[in-house]
Amino acid sequence: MENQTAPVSAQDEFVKTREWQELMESDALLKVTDLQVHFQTERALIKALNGVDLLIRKGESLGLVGETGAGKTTTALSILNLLRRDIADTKDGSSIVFDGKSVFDMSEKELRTLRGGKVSMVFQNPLTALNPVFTVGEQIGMVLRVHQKMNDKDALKRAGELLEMVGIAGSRIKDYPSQFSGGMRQRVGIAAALACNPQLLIADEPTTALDVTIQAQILELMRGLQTKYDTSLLMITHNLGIISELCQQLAVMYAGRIIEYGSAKDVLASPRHPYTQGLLGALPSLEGPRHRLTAIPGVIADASNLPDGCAFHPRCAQCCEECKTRQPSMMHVGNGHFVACFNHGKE
Ligand SMILES: Nc1ncnc2c1ncn2[C@@H]1O[C@H](COP(=O)(O)OP(=O)(O)OP(=O)(O)O)[C@@H](O)[C@H]1O
Repeated sequence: MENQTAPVSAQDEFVKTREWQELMESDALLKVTDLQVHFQTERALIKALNGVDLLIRKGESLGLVGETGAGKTTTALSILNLLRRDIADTKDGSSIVFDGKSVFDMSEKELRTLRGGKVSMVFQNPLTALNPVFTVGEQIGMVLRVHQKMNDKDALKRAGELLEMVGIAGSRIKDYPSQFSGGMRQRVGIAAALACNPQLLIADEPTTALDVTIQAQILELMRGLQTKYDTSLLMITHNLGIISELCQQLAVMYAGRIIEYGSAKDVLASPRHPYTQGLLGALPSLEGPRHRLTAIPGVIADASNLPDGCAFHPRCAQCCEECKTRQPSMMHVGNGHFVACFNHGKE
Protein backbone atom coordinates (compact mmCIF):
# COMPACT_ATOMS: atom_id res chain seq x y z
CA MET A 1 0.00 0.00 0.00
CA GLU A 2 1.13 3.54 -0.73
CA ASN A 3 2.68 5.86 1.81
CA GLN A 4 2.74 3.45 4.70
CA THR A 5 5.21 4.01 7.48
CA ALA A 6 6.45 1.35 9.86
CA PRO A 7 4.10 0.19 12.63
CA VAL A 8 3.83 2.93 15.23
CA SER A 9 2.69 0.89 18.19
CA ALA A 10 3.42 -2.48 19.66
CA GLN A 11 0.56 -3.93 17.63
CA ASP A 12 1.57 -4.77 14.08
CA GLU A 13 -1.90 -3.97 12.83
CA PHE A 14 -1.57 -0.29 13.71
CA VAL A 15 0.17 0.66 10.52
CA LYS A 16 -0.52 4.29 9.75
CA THR A 17 -0.18 6.20 6.55
CA ARG A 18 2.14 9.17 6.66
CA GLU A 19 -0.74 11.61 6.10
CA TRP A 20 -2.81 10.18 8.94
CA GLN A 21 0.15 10.21 11.26
CA GLU A 22 0.87 13.83 10.36
CA LEU A 23 -2.75 14.73 11.08
CA MET A 24 -2.62 12.99 14.45
CA GLU A 25 0.57 14.87 15.29
CA SER A 26 -0.94 18.27 14.47
CA ASP A 27 -2.01 20.74 17.12
CA ALA A 28 -5.25 19.81 18.90
CA LEU A 29 -7.08 20.26 22.19
CA LEU A 30 -7.91 16.56 22.42
CA LYS A 31 -5.90 13.79 20.90
CA VAL A 32 -6.86 10.13 21.16
CA THR A 33 -4.36 7.68 19.67
CA ASP A 34 -4.31 3.88 19.43
CA LEU A 35 -7.05 3.64 22.06
CA GLN A 36 -7.79 0.01 22.78
CA VAL A 37 -10.33 -0.98 25.41
CA HIS A 38 -11.48 -4.52 26.14
CA PHE A 39 -14.24 -5.53 28.56
CA GLN A 40 -13.87 -8.85 30.32
CA THR A 41 -17.30 -10.27 31.06
CA GLU A 42 -18.16 -13.67 32.49
CA ARG A 43 -19.00 -14.98 29.05
CA ALA A 44 -16.53 -13.29 26.72
CA LEU A 45 -13.79 -10.78 26.05
CA ILE A 46 -15.43 -7.80 24.33
CA LYS A 47 -13.00 -5.91 22.10
CA ALA A 48 -14.88 -2.60 22.25
CA LEU A 49 -12.15 -0.25 21.00
CA ASN A 50 -9.44 -1.47 18.67
CA GLY A 51 -7.09 1.42 18.00
CA VAL A 52 -9.20 4.57 17.94
CA ASP A 53 -7.50 7.71 16.62
CA LEU A 54 -9.38 11.02 17.00
CA LEU A 55 -8.58 14.66 17.33
CA ILE A 56 -10.54 17.79 18.16
CA ARG A 57 -9.04 21.22 17.73
CA LYS A 58 -9.86 24.22 19.88
CA GLY A 59 -13.33 25.55 19.08
CA GLU A 60 -14.00 22.70 16.64
CA SER A 61 -17.05 20.45 16.67
CA LEU A 62 -16.60 16.80 15.74
CA GLY A 63 -19.52 14.48 15.06
CA LEU A 64 -19.04 10.81 15.89
CA VAL A 65 -21.43 8.39 14.18
CA GLY A 66 -21.75 4.64 13.91
CA GLU A 67 -24.23 1.88 14.60
CA THR A 68 -25.02 0.71 18.08
CA GLY A 69 -22.07 -1.05 19.70
CA ALA A 70 -19.46 0.70 17.52
CA GLY A 71 -17.74 2.07 20.64
CA LYS A 72 -18.83 5.71 20.72
CA THR A 73 -19.83 5.88 24.37
CA THR A 74 -16.79 3.86 25.45
CA THR A 75 -14.62 6.42 23.65
CA ALA A 76 -16.41 9.31 25.41
CA LEU A 77 -16.09 7.69 28.83
CA SER A 78 -12.41 6.96 28.18
CA ILE A 79 -11.77 10.65 27.50
CA LEU A 80 -12.98 11.41 31.02
CA ASN A 81 -11.12 8.36 32.34
CA LEU A 82 -14.46 7.14 33.69
CA LEU A 83 -14.34 3.47 32.71
CA ARG A 84 -14.35 1.07 35.62
CA ARG A 85 -10.89 -0.43 35.80
CA ASP A 86 -12.15 -3.75 37.19
CA ILE A 87 -14.08 -4.50 33.99
CA ALA A 88 -12.48 -2.29 31.34
CA ASP A 89 -8.90 -3.00 30.33
CA THR A 90 -7.27 -0.05 28.55
CA LYS A 91 -4.34 -1.56 26.69
CA ASP A 92 -0.77 -0.27 26.86
CA GLY A 93 0.00 2.08 24.00
CA SER A 94 -3.42 3.75 24.27
CA SER A 95 -3.13 7.48 24.65
CA ILE A 96 -5.56 10.32 25.38
CA VAL A 97 -4.03 13.75 25.68
CA PHE A 98 -6.20 16.69 26.67
CA ASP A 99 -4.69 20.16 26.55
CA GLY A 100 -1.19 18.67 26.52
CA LYS A 101 -1.68 16.25 29.42
CA SER A 102 -2.36 12.50 29.36
CA VAL A 103 -5.66 11.70 31.10
CA PHE A 104 -4.21 8.32 32.09
CA ASP A 105 -1.39 10.05 33.99
CA MET A 106 -3.64 12.51 35.82
CA SER A 107 -3.94 12.38 39.59
CA GLU A 108 -7.40 12.02 41.18
CA LYS A 109 -7.31 15.76 41.86
CA GLU A 110 -6.49 16.55 38.22
CA LEU A 111 -9.24 14.21 37.06
CA ARG A 112 -11.79 16.00 39.28
CA THR A 113 -10.77 19.28 37.65
CA LEU A 114 -11.09 17.68 34.23
CA ARG A 115 -14.52 16.12 34.79
CA GLY A 116 -17.25 18.70 34.83
CA GLY A 117 -14.67 21.48 34.82
CA LYS A 118 -12.54 21.43 31.67
CA VAL A 119 -14.59 18.70 30.01
CA SER A 120 -18.35 18.31 30.52
CA MET A 121 -20.73 15.67 29.31
CA VAL A 122 -24.41 15.96 28.42
CA PHE A 123 -26.20 12.64 28.50
CA GLN A 124 -28.97 11.17 26.40
CA ASN A 125 -31.50 10.92 29.16
CA PRO A 126 -31.92 14.11 31.20
CA LEU A 127 -33.94 12.24 33.82
CA THR A 128 -31.13 9.92 34.81
CA ALA A 129 -28.52 12.70 34.70
CA LEU A 130 -30.33 14.82 37.30
CA ASN A 131 -30.83 13.82 40.91
CA PRO A 132 -34.56 13.98 41.78
CA VAL A 133 -34.05 14.88 45.45
CA PHE A 134 -32.13 18.13 44.90
CA THR A 135 -33.45 21.35 43.34
CA VAL A 136 -31.91 22.22 39.99
CA GLY A 137 -30.29 25.27 41.62
CA GLU A 138 -28.59 23.02 44.17
CA GLN A 139 -27.36 20.70 41.43
CA ILE A 140 -25.93 23.37 39.16
CA GLY A 141 -24.63 25.15 42.26
CA MET A 142 -22.83 21.99 43.34
CA VAL A 143 -20.76 22.01 40.14
CA LEU A 144 -19.79 25.62 40.81
CA ARG A 145 -18.95 25.02 44.47
CA VAL A 146 -16.71 22.05 43.59
CA HIS A 147 -14.99 23.44 40.52
CA GLN A 148 -15.00 27.19 41.03
CA LYS A 149 -14.89 27.12 44.83
CA MET A 150 -17.90 29.46 44.97
CA ASN A 151 -19.81 29.95 48.22
CA ASP A 152 -23.46 28.80 48.43
CA LYS A 153 -24.93 32.23 47.78
CA ASP A 154 -22.80 33.03 44.71
CA ALA A 155 -23.25 29.51 43.33
CA LEU A 156 -27.05 29.80 43.55
CA LYS A 157 -26.99 33.23 41.94
CA ARG A 158 -24.82 31.95 39.08
CA ALA A 159 -27.09 28.87 38.72
CA GLY A 160 -30.00 31.26 38.12
CA GLU A 161 -27.98 33.10 35.46
CA LEU A 162 -27.11 29.82 33.76
CA LEU A 163 -30.79 28.82 33.69
CA GLU A 164 -31.59 32.16 32.06
CA MET A 165 -28.86 31.48 29.53
CA VAL A 166 -30.58 28.26 28.45
CA GLY A 167 -33.97 29.97 28.29
CA ILE A 168 -35.43 29.06 31.68
CA ALA A 169 -36.52 31.68 34.23
CA GLY A 170 -33.79 32.08 36.88
CA SER A 171 -36.41 31.97 39.63
CA ARG A 172 -36.86 28.26 38.90
CA ILE A 173 -33.63 27.34 40.69
CA LYS A 174 -35.86 26.29 43.61
CA ASP A 175 -37.75 23.72 41.54
CA TYR A 176 -37.05 19.99 41.44
CA PRO A 177 -36.29 18.09 38.18
CA SER A 178 -39.79 16.49 38.24
CA GLN A 179 -41.30 19.98 37.89
CA PHE A 180 -39.69 20.44 34.45
CA SER A 181 -40.62 19.01 31.06
CA GLY A 182 -38.18 16.68 29.26
CA GLY A 183 -36.85 19.48 27.05
CA MET A 184 -36.37 21.77 30.01
CA ARG A 185 -34.57 19.08 31.98
CA GLN A 186 -32.19 18.66 29.06
CA ARG A 187 -31.61 22.42 29.12
CA VAL A 188 -30.89 22.18 32.83
CA GLY A 189 -28.37 19.41 32.05
CA ILE A 190 -26.73 21.66 29.48
CA ALA A 191 -26.67 24.59 31.94
CA ALA A 192 -24.93 22.32 34.47
CA ALA A 193 -22.51 21.08 31.82
CA LEU A 194 -21.66 24.65 30.83
CA ALA A 195 -21.41 25.98 34.38
CA CYS A 196 -17.62 26.01 34.36
CA ASN A 197 -17.10 27.15 30.76
CA PRO A 198 -15.68 23.78 29.70
CA GLN A 199 -13.07 23.68 26.96
CA LEU A 200 -14.74 20.55 25.60
CA LEU A 201 -18.40 19.57 25.73
CA ILE A 202 -19.21 15.92 25.04
CA ALA A 203 -22.82 15.36 24.07
CA ASP A 204 -23.98 11.74 23.82
CA GLU A 205 -27.25 11.70 21.84
CA PRO A 206 -28.38 14.82 23.69
CA THR A 207 -31.68 15.28 21.92
CA THR A 208 -32.85 11.71 21.26
CA ALA A 209 -35.42 11.78 24.07
CA LEU A 210 -36.92 15.08 22.93
CA ASP A 211 -39.54 16.05 20.38
CA VAL A 212 -38.47 17.73 17.17
CA THR A 213 -39.23 21.34 18.10
CA ILE A 214 -37.36 21.07 21.39
CA GLN A 215 -34.49 19.30 19.60
CA ALA A 216 -34.14 22.27 17.28
CA GLN A 217 -34.14 24.70 20.23
CA ILE A 218 -31.47 22.72 22.08
CA LEU A 219 -29.28 22.55 18.99
CA GLU A 220 -29.65 26.25 18.39
CA LEU A 221 -28.66 26.82 21.98
CA MET A 222 -25.57 24.63 21.68
CA ARG A 223 -24.52 26.29 18.45
CA GLY A 224 -24.88 29.74 20.03
CA LEU A 225 -22.84 28.74 23.06
CA GLN A 226 -20.16 27.17 20.92
CA THR A 227 -19.76 30.32 18.87
CA LYS A 228 -19.84 32.60 21.89
CA TYR A 229 -17.42 30.70 24.11
CA ASP A 230 -15.32 28.87 21.47
CA THR A 231 -16.12 25.59 23.19
CA SER A 232 -14.99 22.43 21.40
CA LEU A 233 -17.69 19.84 20.92
CA LEU A 234 -17.78 16.06 20.56
CA MET A 235 -21.26 15.23 19.33
CA ILE A 236 -22.23 11.56 19.41
CA THR A 237 -25.37 11.09 17.40
CA HIS A 238 -27.37 8.98 14.99
CA ASN A 239 -28.96 12.08 13.57
CA LEU A 240 -27.39 13.36 10.37
CA GLY A 241 -29.34 16.61 10.54
CA ILE A 242 -27.49 17.42 13.77
CA ILE A 243 -24.15 16.62 12.15
CA SER A 244 -24.72 18.83 9.13
CA GLU A 245 -26.01 21.72 11.26
CA LEU A 246 -23.59 21.61 14.11
CA CYS A 247 -20.39 19.78 13.19
CA GLN A 248 -17.38 20.91 11.18
CA GLN A 249 -15.69 17.50 11.22
CA LEU A 250 -17.12 14.00 11.10
CA ALA A 251 -15.68 10.67 12.20
CA VAL A 252 -17.37 7.38 11.37
CA MET A 253 -16.81 4.45 13.67
CA TYR A 254 -17.12 0.74 13.07
CA ALA A 255 -16.14 -2.12 15.39
CA GLY A 256 -14.08 0.14 17.62
CA ARG A 257 -12.14 1.97 14.93
CA ILE A 258 -12.49 5.17 12.97
CA ILE A 259 -13.00 4.13 9.37
CA GLU A 260 -13.71 7.51 7.77
CA TYR A 261 -12.87 11.08 8.78
CA GLY A 262 -13.04 14.47 7.15
CA SER A 263 -14.98 17.69 7.05
CA ALA A 264 -18.65 16.95 7.74
CA LYS A 265 -19.51 18.59 4.45
CA ASP A 266 -17.19 16.33 2.42
CA VAL A 267 -18.04 13.10 4.19
CA LEU A 268 -21.78 13.70 3.99
CA ALA A 269 -21.61 14.81 0.35
CA SER A 270 -19.23 12.10 -0.87
CA PRO A 271 -18.82 9.27 1.61
CA ARG A 272 -16.01 6.92 0.51
CA HIS A 273 -16.30 3.92 2.81
CA PRO A 274 -18.99 1.39 1.81
CA TYR A 275 -20.08 1.41 5.48
CA THR A 276 -20.52 5.19 5.52
CA GLN A 277 -22.28 5.04 2.19
CA GLY A 278 -24.67 2.49 3.64
CA LEU A 279 -25.19 4.49 6.84
CA LEU A 280 -25.97 7.65 4.98
CA GLY A 281 -28.28 5.92 2.59
CA ALA A 282 -25.97 7.22 -0.11
CA LEU A 283 -26.26 3.98 -1.98
CA PRO A 284 -28.87 4.31 -4.74
CA SER A 285 -32.29 4.74 -3.21
CA LEU A 286 -35.74 5.57 -4.49
CA GLU A 287 -36.72 7.31 -1.32
CA GLY A 288 -34.61 10.44 -1.73
CA PRO A 289 -32.24 11.90 0.87
CA ARG A 290 -32.20 10.40 4.34
CA HIS A 291 -32.01 12.36 7.53
CA ARG A 292 -31.25 9.54 9.91
CA LEU A 293 -28.78 6.72 9.62
CA THR A 294 -30.16 3.88 7.57
CA ALA A 295 -29.92 0.17 8.30
CA ILE A 296 -27.16 -1.72 6.51
CA PRO A 297 -27.78 -5.33 5.54
CA GLY A 298 -25.97 -7.95 7.59
CA VAL A 299 -25.13 -8.26 11.24
CA ILE A 300 -23.18 -5.63 13.19
CA ALA A 301 -19.69 -6.94 13.98
CA ASP A 302 -19.63 -8.93 17.21
CA ALA A 303 -17.05 -7.30 19.47
CA SER A 304 -16.39 -10.65 21.15
CA ASN A 305 -15.59 -12.32 17.84
CA LEU A 306 -14.28 -9.78 15.34
CA PRO A 307 -13.48 -11.02 11.84
CA ASP A 308 -9.92 -10.89 10.50
CA GLY A 309 -8.96 -8.08 8.14
CA CYS A 310 -11.43 -5.23 7.74
CA ALA A 311 -14.14 -5.79 10.36
CA PHE A 312 -16.78 -4.66 7.85
CA HIS A 313 -15.80 -7.18 5.16
CA PRO A 314 -18.52 -9.79 5.89
CA ARG A 315 -21.17 -7.12 5.19
CA CYS A 316 -19.44 -5.39 2.33
CA ALA A 317 -20.69 -5.88 -1.22
CA GLN A 318 -17.31 -4.66 -2.51
CA CYS A 319 -15.17 -7.00 -0.39
CA CYS A 320 -12.04 -8.34 -2.08
CA GLU A 321 -9.50 -10.96 -0.94
CA GLU A 322 -7.21 -8.40 0.71
CA CYS A 323 -10.09 -7.14 2.89
CA LYS A 324 -10.42 -10.56 4.51
CA THR A 325 -6.87 -10.69 5.82
CA ARG A 326 -5.51 -7.15 6.22
CA GLN A 327 -6.65 -4.08 8.14
CA PRO A 328 -6.81 -1.09 5.82
CA SER A 329 -5.10 2.05 7.16
CA MET A 330 -6.61 5.52 7.02
CA MET A 331 -5.71 6.72 3.52
CA HIS A 332 -5.90 10.32 2.41
CA VAL A 333 -8.28 10.98 -0.45
CA GLY A 334 -7.69 14.73 -0.55
CA ASN A 335 -8.83 17.82 1.32
CA GLY A 336 -8.26 16.25 4.76
CA HIS A 337 -10.68 13.41 3.98
CA PHE A 338 -9.47 9.94 5.05
CA VAL A 339 -10.90 6.47 4.54
CA ALA A 340 -9.85 3.01 5.70
CA CYS A 341 -10.85 0.96 2.68
CA PHE A 342 -8.67 -0.80 0.11
CA ASN A 343 -11.16 -0.10 -2.67
CA HIS A 344 -11.81 3.55 -1.99
CA GLY A 345 -8.72 4.86 -0.28
CA LYS A 346 -6.87 6.00 -3.37
CA GLU A 347 -6.80 9.44 -4.87
N1 LIG B 1 -19.55 -2.21 30.80
C1 LIG B 1 -19.48 -3.01 29.75
N2 LIG B 1 -19.29 -4.32 29.89
C2 LIG B 1 -19.18 -5.15 28.81
N3 LIG B 1 -19.28 -4.73 27.54
C3 LIG B 1 -19.47 -3.44 27.34
C4 LIG B 1 -19.58 -2.49 28.41
N4 LIG B 1 -19.78 -1.25 27.89
C5 LIG B 1 -19.79 -1.41 26.54
N5 LIG B 1 -19.60 -2.71 26.21
C6 LIG B 1 -19.53 -3.28 24.86
O1 LIG B 1 -18.57 -2.52 24.13
C7 LIG B 1 -19.00 -2.33 22.79
C8 LIG B 1 -19.09 -0.81 22.51
O2 LIG B 1 -20.18 -0.27 23.27
P1 LIG B 1 -20.53 1.29 23.27
O3 LIG B 1 -21.63 1.49 24.28
O4 LIG B 1 -19.30 2.08 23.44
O5 LIG B 1 -21.11 1.48 21.80
P2 LIG B 1 -21.91 2.72 21.19
O6 LIG B 1 -21.35 2.95 19.84
O7 LIG B 1 -21.88 3.86 22.15
O8 LIG B 1 -23.40 2.15 21.07
P3 LIG B 1 -24.81 2.94 21.25
O9 LIG B 1 -25.00 3.76 19.99
O10 LIG B 1 -25.80 1.81 21.35
O11 LIG B 1 -24.72 3.75 22.50
C9 LIG B 1 -20.34 -3.06 22.66
O12 LIG B 1 -20.06 -4.36 22.14
C10 LIG B 1 -20.83 -3.13 24.09
O13 LIG B 1 -21.67 -4.24 24.26
